[in-house]
Amino acid sequence: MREVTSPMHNSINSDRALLAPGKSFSEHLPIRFEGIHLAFAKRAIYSNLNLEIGAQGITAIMGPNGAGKSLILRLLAGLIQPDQGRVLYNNKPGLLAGQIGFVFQRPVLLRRSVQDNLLHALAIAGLERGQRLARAQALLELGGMEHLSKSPARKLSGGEQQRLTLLRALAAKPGLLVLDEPSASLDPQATALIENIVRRASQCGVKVLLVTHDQGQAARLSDEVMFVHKGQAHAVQATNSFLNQPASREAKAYLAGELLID
Ligand SMILES: Nc1ncnc2c1ncn2[C@@H]1O[C@H](COP(=O)(O)OP(=O)(O)OP(=O)(O)O)[C@@H](O)[C@H]1O
Repeated sequence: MREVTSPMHNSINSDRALLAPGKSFSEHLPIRFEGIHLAFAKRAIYSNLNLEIGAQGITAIMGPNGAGKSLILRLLAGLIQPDQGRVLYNNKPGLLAGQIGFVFQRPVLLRRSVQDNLLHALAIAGLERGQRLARAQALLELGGMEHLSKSPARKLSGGEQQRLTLLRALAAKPGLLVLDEPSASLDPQATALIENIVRRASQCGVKVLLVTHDQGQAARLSDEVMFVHKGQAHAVQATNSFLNQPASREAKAYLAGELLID
């Protein structure tokens, strides 16, 4: 694919000022699930889920539809509670809400201008009123969206809405960025813009978890892959090795496009 050039400025120092977590996130690693059980209406989704994500960088989570990837993100962000078992960050339960930025598959934006969506997120994050506008503008510049600042957020294109959702998730300088198929319905250029921001956040020390079905995206962006199948998480594998020599028969079948029905 042609490299997409963008008007975004690329200075690593200004990226750090904008994106680096207040405190290093490595002190919260590893993220561990221990003996997670979760059922909906007596249907067990996980009957003993264990996993460990220990490294900084970008971890892709891959696996067939319905395997339980999104629910892993929800459990670790504390959006749902397991019936049994524990989610631990460096052996301690739970992270503070402000330490996690979440981007869902479909953008959820306020019925306000682009800039006001960011100002609102910054207010919730507790940033002093006098500092909010400059930070919102810096975030818009990061996303190449300055020219859209006064536009109604919900009238933006799908790609622009998703980019704004990502900028909003980064507004509070989270240590952990959790992305659930953030570019599932986007064209290659919109996808490249999203990936550029995610990569830069990661370079500034933000730990990234990314659910994706896109093998190209996993190859471009992630350092390692965790494969999830039938409510079980396989051990993480370096991305190159996962894509070329997957450790399990199931992962191999998934990558080959063979249907795995759960
Ligand atoms: N709130 C809920 N109530 C009932 N069942 C649910 C609920 N949330 C998820 N499930 C079920 O749990 C299973 C795992 O869902 P999850 O969204 O984690 O899958 P996934 O791996 O992310 O799939 P996809 O790739 O299709 O997004 C699915 O069978 C889904 O139907």
